[in-house]
Amino acid sequence: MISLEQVSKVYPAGARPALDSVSLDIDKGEFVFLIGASGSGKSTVLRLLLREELATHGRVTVDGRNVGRLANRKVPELRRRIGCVFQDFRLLPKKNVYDNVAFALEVIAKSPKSIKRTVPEVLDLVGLTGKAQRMPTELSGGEQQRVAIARAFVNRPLVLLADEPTGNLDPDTSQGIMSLLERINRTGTTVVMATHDNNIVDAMRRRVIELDNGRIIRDQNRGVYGVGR
Ligand SMILES: Nc1ncnc2c1ncn2[C@@H]1O[C@H](COP(=O)(O)OP(=O)(O)OP(=O)(O)O)[C@@H](O)[C@H]1O
Repeated sequence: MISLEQVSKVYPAGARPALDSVSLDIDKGEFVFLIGASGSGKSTVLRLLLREELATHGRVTVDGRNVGRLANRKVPELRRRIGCVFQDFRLLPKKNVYDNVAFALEVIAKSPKSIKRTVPEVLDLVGLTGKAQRMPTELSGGEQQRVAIARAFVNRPLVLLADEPTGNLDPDTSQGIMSLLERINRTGTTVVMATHDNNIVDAMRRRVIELDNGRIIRDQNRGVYGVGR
């Protein structure tokens, strides 16, 4: 589903590589934590998968497509297959919950009929039944993240990338968000989550890929946050 083959990334302003010959394979349906200290390269991996950045060396493949070689006009198609969730939710502040989610379908020209059917279904799935008319400011942080997940998932992406999705949430709320991501993963969606949250990683016991200064120093099934620390 996802593969990086000897991928290096040097940012124009960067002295040392943000990623240094990184190779990894992630199968369809896996749930993977990307961990590592601040600046170790986690977000860079996610940005390469979305083609927000191009690798300096090596090959990045998503769903059989060589992301670096993709024609510009094919990039929206790639991004449609990848849902994204961030620490700061990134909702549209002037749209209500329903419209935030509907917007993701409008931009890919889904019919009004299918939008009307699909949005309530996905709001139910994420536990926001009855909150469709609320504005983002009228929601808790956890609820805002649920909207963001609904928006990322409504188009049934193959992959969900989550960059510190619990970074702004308290432990209980984070737990709820993780249960939701697990549920989405059980539908067959591959989930890749960058995180600093050791409690979550330790509780979930999923695959853990640890980066240090742009290199993979650990890739462990059913891993924990800090082995031997
Ligand atoms: N646009 C950029 N230009 C120059 N250097 C960058 C850029 N983006 C990231 N870097 C550098 O690349 C390295 C990896 O950054 P990256 O954001 O991938 O780390 P991270 O592990 O996601 O960190 P964090 O946990 O703080 O989000 C860091 O040294 C960072 O300073």
